[in-house]
Amino acid sequence: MLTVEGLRSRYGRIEVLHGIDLTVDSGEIVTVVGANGAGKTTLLRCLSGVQPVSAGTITFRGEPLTTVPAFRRLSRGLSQSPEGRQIFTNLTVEENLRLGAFLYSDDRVQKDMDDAFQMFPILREKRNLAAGGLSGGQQQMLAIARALMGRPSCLLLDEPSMGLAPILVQQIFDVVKNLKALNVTVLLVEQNAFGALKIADRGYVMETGRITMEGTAADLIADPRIREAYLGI
Ligand SMILES: Nc1ncnc2c1ncn2[C@@H]1O[C@H](COP(=O)(O)OP(=O)(O)OP(=O)(O)O)[C@@H](O)[C@H]1O
Repeated sequence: MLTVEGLRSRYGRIEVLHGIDLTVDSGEIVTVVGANGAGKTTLLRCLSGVQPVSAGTITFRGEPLTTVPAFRRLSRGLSQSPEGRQIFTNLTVEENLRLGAFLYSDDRVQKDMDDAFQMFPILREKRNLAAGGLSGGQQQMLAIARALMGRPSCLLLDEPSMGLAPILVQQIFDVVKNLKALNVTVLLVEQNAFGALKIADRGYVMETGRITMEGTAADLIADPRIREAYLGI
């Protein structure tokens, strides 16, 4: 579904992605794990089109995506839930969800919003409240629900567990795992390697702008190098 080949990206003169190769097949949950500053967010920003690519190609559902402008990528089926959630705190929960569905007609939005509320009942309860009043975990649910309102075939998730209490982290990972049932393919970027690998089918390890390991999630969890460097075991 998504193929990245030789992807390079830079901030000014400093290159931070040095030739990334990865694939995500339809229906998979694939995770990219790595330490703070490895380049995970930059990779997702290249995929959603808000960060320039200096070399390499991105192919999505068999078509070239590398030069497609960001605003057209959602209609191609690619949606991102950004790092730090980036919800609109002064708008209500419902208004935030509507913004995620700006491509679609009212009837469809209503149905998708009902689906979102079924998935996250707490958002229904708080639908008319300002999103800034939600807890961190609820804001993360809203960010994911908003991204789903665009009906993506592939969802890019940037560190959904960041800053959440451990019990909420597990809840969010469960939500991501359940996206499989909705036929949404997921590329999940995480510093929480163990949590991410536990729900993923496959994983990549990123270090200073390069993929240094890849494999099934089960193999990566079992690998002594990963256990020592990322799982603290
Ligand atoms: N706007 C920017 N301008 C210059 N350098 C940047 C910018 N954003 C990120 N970088 C640098 O690019 C490198 C990769 O950063 P990136 O945010 O992609 O890493 P990350 O793995 O997502 O880390 P984090 O977990 O903190 O989000 C880092 O060295 C970072 O300092």
